[in-house]
Amino acid sequence: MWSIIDSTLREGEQFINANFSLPQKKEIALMLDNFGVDYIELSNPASSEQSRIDCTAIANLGLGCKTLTHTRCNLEDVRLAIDTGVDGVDLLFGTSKYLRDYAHGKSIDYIIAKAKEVISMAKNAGCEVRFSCEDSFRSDAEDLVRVYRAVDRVGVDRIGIADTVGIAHPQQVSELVSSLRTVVDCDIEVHFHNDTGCAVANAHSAVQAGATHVDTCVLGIGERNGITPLGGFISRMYADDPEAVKMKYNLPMIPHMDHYVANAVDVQVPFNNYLSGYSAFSHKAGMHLKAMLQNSSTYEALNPDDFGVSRVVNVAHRLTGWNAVKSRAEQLGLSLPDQTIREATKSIKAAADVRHITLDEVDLILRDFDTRQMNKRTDEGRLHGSKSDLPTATEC
Ligand SMILES: CC(=O)SCCNC(=O)CCNC(=O)[C@H](O)C(C)(C)COP(=O)(O)OP(=O)(O)OC[C@H]1O[C@@H](n2cnc3c(N)ncnc32)[C@H](O)[C@@H]1OP(=O)(O)O
Ligand SMILES: O=C(O)CCC(=O)C(=O)O
Ligand SMILES: [Zn+2]
Repeated sequence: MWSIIDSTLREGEQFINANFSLPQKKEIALMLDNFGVDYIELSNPASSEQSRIDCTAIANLGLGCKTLTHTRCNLEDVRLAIDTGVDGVDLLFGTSKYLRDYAHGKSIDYIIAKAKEVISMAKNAGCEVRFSCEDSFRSDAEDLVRVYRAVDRVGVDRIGIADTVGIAHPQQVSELVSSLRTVVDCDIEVHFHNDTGCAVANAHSAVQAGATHVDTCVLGIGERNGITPLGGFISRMYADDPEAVKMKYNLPMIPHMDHYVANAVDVQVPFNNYLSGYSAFSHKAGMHLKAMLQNSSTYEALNPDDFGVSRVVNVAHRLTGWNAVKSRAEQLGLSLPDQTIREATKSIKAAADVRHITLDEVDLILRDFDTRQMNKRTDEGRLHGSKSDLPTATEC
């Protein structure tokens, strides 16, 4: 099964609002560990003194998962990384023309030679090592093969394929991952930015094509509009195989982490967020509600119970239907004939056509119909000479 490398404490720290304190980093690391991620990636300790202190503290927390730090491909960064006590280093070098021209000015030959030197040093120090070609999807395919083949031969544990600017689509991902699968023997990690909305689909496509490790962030935070969100990726993989995903991961942690991180970086959880958004498990249309009442899977690919969240059913609007209204009446303990429920539904729709109505108003309409129903029965009883034992509206 694929593994998750959560990068909330590295890529996520590159999100515009992120400025995690050490206690927040520890809390996030503990939550991710409790959820069951395989790896946590931490910011480069070369970034600042506090980054080094934080990296050391998280690496020594005694987590069940492995810790990694993300460094440039040079000996100085890697030495500093090793000293923090992390389990591994994630090295990268930009291979696209943009990055070769504007980020570091190095040739592919230089990149290969440097990568071999740095990987050998880190492996000799007992580190797990990954090497990525940054901006893979704008890099020359032949260059990618040359670099990845060279690092695989020198004993890297994983290669990384990075869609740094979020330009790739699932078919390109599938083609690149499958072709690199035939080039290297080591594991393949993937990293997708979400600029064009493909980050979850690309991660899924990569796994189907043979990728073994997927980078995620809680809520998808990261540079610009971020990367593959942990909740979105898990939802996608759960839809394929719920039992396997439930077995490996503590799913109710996801909404919990989404809210914690949203608060830490001072944003709202988006209304349509996977699993934890305000409307993620809400149901409204009458046709949906009728079917949902019999089997919730009719309109739900994901079972909210598995993620520790509640389904919300809304009957107070003009798109409601008599089956949903009947269900609400039953919740209120009212036993109304179907014809009466249909009439009440019309009243609800008429009211909703002129203003926003609440569930309390739906309940009032239903109780009113119920009262009228009782009065009608009482009147019929009187007409036939036997008094109903039900109270009339005026007696109440
Ligand atoms: C796509 C991504 O998200 S990549 C990861 C991005 N992460 C970060 O940048 C971590 C935070 N960064 C930092 O704190 C700083 O940029 C540091 C500490 C890494 C470097 O800071 P500085 O030494 O001041 O350099 P600066 O950031 O201006 O420029 C980057 C330097 O790294 C070099 N560089 C860029 N990519 C690489 C690489 N993959 N491997 C080795 N060196 C690289 C550049 O050539 C440049 O070197 P220069 O000093 O000769 O100009
Ligand atoms: O190291 C990697 O694989 C990814 C680096 C990164 O954040 C990116 O390229 O967007
Ligand atoms: Zn990134």
